[in-house]
Amino acid sequence: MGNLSILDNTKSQTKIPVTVLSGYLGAGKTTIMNHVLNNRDGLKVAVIVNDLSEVNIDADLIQGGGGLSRTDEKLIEMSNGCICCTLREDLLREVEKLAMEKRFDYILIESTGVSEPVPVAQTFTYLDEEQGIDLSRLCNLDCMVTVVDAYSFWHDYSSGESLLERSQAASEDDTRSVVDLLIDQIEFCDVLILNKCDLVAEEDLEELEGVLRALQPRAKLIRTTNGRIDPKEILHTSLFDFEEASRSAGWIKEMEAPAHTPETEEYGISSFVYERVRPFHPQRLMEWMENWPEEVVRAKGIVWLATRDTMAQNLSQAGPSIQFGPAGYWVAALPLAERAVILQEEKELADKWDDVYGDRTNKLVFIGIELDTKKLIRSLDDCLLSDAELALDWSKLEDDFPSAG
Ligand SMILES: Nc1nc2c(ncn2[C@@H]2O[C@H](COP(=O)(O)OP(=O)(O)OP(=O)(O)O)[C@@H](O)[C@H]2O)c(=O)[nH]1
Repeated sequence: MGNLSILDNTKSQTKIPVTVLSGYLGAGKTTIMNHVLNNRDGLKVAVIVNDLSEVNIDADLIQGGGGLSRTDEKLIEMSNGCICCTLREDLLREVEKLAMEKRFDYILIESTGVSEPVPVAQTFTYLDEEQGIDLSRLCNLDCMVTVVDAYSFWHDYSSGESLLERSQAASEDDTRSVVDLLIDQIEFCDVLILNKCDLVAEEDLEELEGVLRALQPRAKLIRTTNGRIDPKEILHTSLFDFEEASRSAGWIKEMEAPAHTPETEEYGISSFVYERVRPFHPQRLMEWMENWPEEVVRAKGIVWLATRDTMAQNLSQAGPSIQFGPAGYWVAALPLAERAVILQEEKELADKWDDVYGDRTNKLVFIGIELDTKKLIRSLDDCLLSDAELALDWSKLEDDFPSAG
């Protein structure tokens, strides 16, 4: 047994560590990359720089400013697409090649500003069956870093613009909004770098830090100016864990174990869970959503609409972007035999089972600044069916939400 574990250790030590930098356009990824490269303390690195356009300007900047040795190190440009989608296979092959060369100590990747971190992390975590490449045998994803632009954050967060409108989309079918992308990048990372701190007043920085901590409580939050960061913060950190990162968003933590973070309270940042075993009246909820309270920065959860008794609905809001759609069947709507199996397996679900409605419920997390929680709860309660409405046939109420199909 002893020998076996020594063997395993040796094996894992030979895997090449990888750090991935994500963050919206212009946040400072290249600046950070160059700073880290210039302070890499003898590490032999291979750098992959991804750019959406044909001309890879960031690669030129790193070639010029990163001080990479032309003989011992390598700079790979991946252009005209995004490593999280169109260039995913190319990324797999490039990283496999680099790892097989066995002459680098580290792989550093700068993704495009519109890249989502989850698919990039998946590339390193799971076997790709189509290509037959399993990067997890060759590499060790060490750290997922997200860079946030302290100066432009609120402008981008509240702009309501899509990437297409800003001519920044990965393709013509790319319907993502800027804020949804920001949220995806913040909610999945190990280290959050708040860059361009020189351009923002201390008080505003503290508030922004509070919001970022509420959105992403697990990641280490580091302030920087011009990307000046101690390389140790993002290299050889052993911070990455796919499961943990996937469950690290503030709304998930709040949903699982509601608790206010005293640290952030002084900036007026708070979160709460709204939970009611009673369906929403579709029209009243629609009207509520059309007048979304400005102080709510992020909301996410499951909605029970009176008109949709079989399907739970998913609500996700970040800034002005609100998404609503089917989340899956209520267990209570499944055939009896199937329901029994699930209830036997999921004790928590069985414990919370309602005699009349089963698992149907509304459960929403709200994160915001200066939230008037009582008022919000009251206004949401007003959107639920009243006792009188509950006694009627509520399945036929008017429902203007997008249909499931
Ligand atoms: N004032 C200020 N400017 C900064 C800071 N960090 C970077 N910049 C500038 O911001 C601009 C964008 O920085 P980059 O490092 O190219 O940002 P990026 O995230 O790589 O940008 P894309 O590759 O286009 O997504 C450059 O002009 C930098 O010089 C900072 O901390 N303060």
